[in-house]
Amino acid sequence: MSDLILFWHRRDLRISDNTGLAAARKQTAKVVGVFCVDPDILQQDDVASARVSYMIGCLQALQQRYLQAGSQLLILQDNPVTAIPKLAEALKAKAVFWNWDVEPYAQTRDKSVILALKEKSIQTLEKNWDQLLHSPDEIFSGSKTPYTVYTPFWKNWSSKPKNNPVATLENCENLTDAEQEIAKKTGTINLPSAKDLGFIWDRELIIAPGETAAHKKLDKFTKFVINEYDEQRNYPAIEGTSLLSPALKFGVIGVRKIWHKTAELLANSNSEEFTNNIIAWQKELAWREFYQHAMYHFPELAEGAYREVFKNFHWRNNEKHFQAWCEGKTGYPIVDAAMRQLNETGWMHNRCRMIVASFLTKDLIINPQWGEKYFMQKLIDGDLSANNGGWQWSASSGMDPKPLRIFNPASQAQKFDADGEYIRQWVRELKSVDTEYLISGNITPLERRAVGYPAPIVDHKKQQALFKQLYQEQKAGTD
Ligand SMILES: Cc1cc2nc3c(=O)[nH]c(=O)nc-3n(C[C@H](O)[C@H](O)[C@H](O)COP(=O)(O)OP(=O)(O)OC[C@H]3O[C@@H](n4cnc5c(N)ncnc54)[C@H](O)[C@@H]3O)c2cc1C
Repeated sequence: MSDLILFWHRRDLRISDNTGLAAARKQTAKVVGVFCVDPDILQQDDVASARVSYMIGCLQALQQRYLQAGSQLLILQDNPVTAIPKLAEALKAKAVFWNWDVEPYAQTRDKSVILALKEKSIQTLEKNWDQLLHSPDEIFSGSKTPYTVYTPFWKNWSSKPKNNPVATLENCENLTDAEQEIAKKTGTINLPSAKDLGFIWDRELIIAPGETAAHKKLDKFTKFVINEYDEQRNYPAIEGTSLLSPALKFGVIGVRKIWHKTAELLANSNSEEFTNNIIAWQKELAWREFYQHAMYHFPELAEGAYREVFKNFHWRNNEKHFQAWCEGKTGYPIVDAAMRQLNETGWMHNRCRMIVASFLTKDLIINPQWGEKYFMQKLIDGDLSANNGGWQWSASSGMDPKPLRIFNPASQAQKFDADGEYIRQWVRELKSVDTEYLISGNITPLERRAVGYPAPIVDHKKQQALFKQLYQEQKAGTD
């Protein structure tokens, strides 16, 4: 055995504030990173080109960070269950460390990797949580069960002391030349491009890849945008949110670092309004953790509805309607603007995610799993727990005490895009339509034809009534 510890990166593509990596560095200077491009994940039919492109950019940046720290990031492209133990054994590593993940696929995979490493007498760092401020084994209700409702979760979670950021990796010792040769023979490769992996994204990403860019975004957000966060976060035409979701998804920035920043701002706040803005943002970070805890304790969420009434719901599942929704051609301007933003940029504003998800499930009466998958196929920040949580919330099928929540697209647009700026940005053919008609969706057939914009594919009022009727029938059958 050598003194080497391999650190396996997965959704923690950074060397600062990385708890597992810092734990490895405490034990030895010889810490070398490894990332395994997993064909089983990339061959799924829910992988977004924007997400792969962002991830590869983050890996490039991570390679640079390792070089600065005196070490390197190795790349494998294989099944990690066999490839990671094989590499560790060939390099005579004393341990492989990594940070734990809540997703069912990751949990199963990691258990197999632990077994394989144990057989080779290579140590691991079990259950080290890095992407969460509190582990799912730490936050329980008074009855010692996992929370299924957000508000009491928030009260408990926010009252607990949070850890500080941990030290950045530095002053490492790299592999020897002989070890480099062994690594190559054991399957390490140059980092492939997104294109090499079959994913093409040639547009600008909403956030540049890498740790430095993520820290810049955090700085910009906490210096300027947070001042009006609670008010502005609902308006899709404004950059009123942090845009940090891709960085949080891939762990390009540490959550402790982010929390620490908000705590610092709170401590220095001298207005109630500013304090409220910071707390409003902290509450969003808590939603992220709530959904991850939920996925960990109730992995069946990934398979479908949580509430009984939605388990065998009579979804209409009209394929043509689904296609129109995907393409942003439903005839409802705010829905279409949002879907086109998603298709063009790989990102969609949170308010619009709620509007289009409500529209798909309550107006088109289509199974939320269809929408959930489409989001994963497009989103740069696509994340199983947050996406599933958002869809179950919007479909009313998840852990939510509110029985039904139906958004009216017109009133949503009137409230959150009152001057039609967001709609005009994405539904370009409607550019010169009068604002009142644009946001209410009451565009005359003549005008629609003139600009080539479709008539509404369903009637909101009728569909709302139909959905409620289906829900009542289903509820009577399950009560
Ligand atoms: C149907 C639907 C699907 C969604 N899918 C995803 C997804 O795949 N990945 C994803 O990261 N978020 C998802 N969200 C949550 C939310 O829309 C995004 O996190 C948010 O828009 C990201 O923008 P931001 O970073 O500027 O957020 P900010 O407002 O700046 O919030 C800060 C961070 O908090 C977290 N966060 C905020 N809101 C939520 C939320 N409702 N649930 C969970 N975490 C939240 C994110 O990590 C975000 O970066 C979804 C929401 C809905 C309604």
